[in-house]
Amino acid sequence: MKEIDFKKICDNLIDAIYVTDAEGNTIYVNDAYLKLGDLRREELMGMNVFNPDQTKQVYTGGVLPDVLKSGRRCEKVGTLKRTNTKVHITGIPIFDENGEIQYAVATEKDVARLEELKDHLAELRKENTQGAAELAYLRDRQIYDIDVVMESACMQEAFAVARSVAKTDVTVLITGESGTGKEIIADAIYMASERNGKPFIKLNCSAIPANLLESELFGYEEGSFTGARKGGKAGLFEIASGGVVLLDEVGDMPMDLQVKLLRVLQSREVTRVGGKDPIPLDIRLIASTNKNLKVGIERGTFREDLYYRLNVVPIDLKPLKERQADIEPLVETFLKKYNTRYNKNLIMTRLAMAMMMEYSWPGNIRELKNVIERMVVINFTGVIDGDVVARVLGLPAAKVQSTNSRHGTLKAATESLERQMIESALERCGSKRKAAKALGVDHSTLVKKCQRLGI
Ligand SMILES: Nc1ncnc2c1ncn2[C@@H]1O[C@H](COP(=O)(O)OP(=O)(O)OP(=O)(O)O)[C@@H](O)[C@H]1O
Repeated sequence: MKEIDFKKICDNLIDAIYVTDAEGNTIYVNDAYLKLGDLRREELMGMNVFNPDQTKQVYTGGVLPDVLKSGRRCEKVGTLKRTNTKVHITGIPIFDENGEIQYAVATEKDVARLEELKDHLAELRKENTQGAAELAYLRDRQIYDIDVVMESACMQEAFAVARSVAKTDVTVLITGESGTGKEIIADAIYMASERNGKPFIKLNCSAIPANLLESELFGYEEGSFTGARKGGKAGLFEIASGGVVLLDEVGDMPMDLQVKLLRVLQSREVTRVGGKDPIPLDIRLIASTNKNLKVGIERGTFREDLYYRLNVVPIDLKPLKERQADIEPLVETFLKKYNTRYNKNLIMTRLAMAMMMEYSWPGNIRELKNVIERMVVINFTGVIDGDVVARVLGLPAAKVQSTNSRHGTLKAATESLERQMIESALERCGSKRKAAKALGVDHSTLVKKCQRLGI
């Protein structure tokens, strides 16, 4: 077998190596050591590590005397004098077959390099945290995946428009009642756009006092008003550079600011409050509102010119009551979500689902989501039935009973009610005998009614 050239290997290592014999006489240093300390081999060969007069010119903080004395591994931080290089030193003894120390070996790493590695590690950790945050965000929203329900034709159309404009930079105006999913559409546009990964800043125009909104959006220069921060401050348009800004509740923007926003959109430049130099704007704007902006124009609370600037591609979301096809899948999606979150396994009766379908949902999907969460949290019977729904939705008992029975003949209404109550009791009780008892009828009566109603 070919002999291995260990000296060559050691001379090519990145870490520095320093070897002495049992008496502490230097017998080998590798090239990395010489390079790190700007030394020549001849200077070191034969130097004794116990002799401070010899070593102090070369290094401080050596570990090998301790290794040779104790016969144990030692670690220290020392300095190579000529280059003033801080090194992390690990020294170990190597024993002969009689258990006597034969060599002492020190390996040395440049501390600056270790610091670099530490910084690199910190960077990686930071990236990892950012990645985890992004993942959590994606998991939470699950755009286009399991969580976003779009059964109804109008929601499918809204998402199709969102997808088709995502790759462009055109301004989109999303309208719809509160809780209809405007933000979800804005998210979908951002996610599918080339700007995904760049800043996505959402500003609720109605949540910020009018006098602060301007400096929030456009930023300000130092000394431009009392209380202005030293050095000034970048506005959201600047911060979002390269990314997307969602102006939520744009219908609530004060008129004077609407003029300024219009100017910014026309010139594609923004000037900080109190500043002179315009800053080029590189953002994609999405605006959303639950107000009817046309009515705002008529009333003089919204500028018509700004409306046309924003309304390049309109996406109007219908209220949930007009999207019947979405209700059942939304209920199922949220039920699954909250069953998992609260470690439950609730089911919903058909009567309960029918009541959910008939309810008007003034708070739209947000209300439906909250209602399901509440029902899951407060329910310990394992079943969400009509009673639970009535209680949570605050429906009067009469309303529960009249579900689906406002039109048609009395006979049909009676049958419909009978069916709902029997189905609910069967689901709740698990057997016809128990259901009959719960409904206050004989078992045989219930059996006959089930046959007649085809249950
Ligand atoms: N199609 C959908 N599928 C699943 N969840 C949805 C859907 N649309 C909306 N939601 C959920 O409903 C809630 C309200 O949605 P969102 O915040 O997008 O409404 P919004 O119209 O922006 O409301 P607001 O006008 O009050 O800001 C959110 O929790 C959102 O995740």
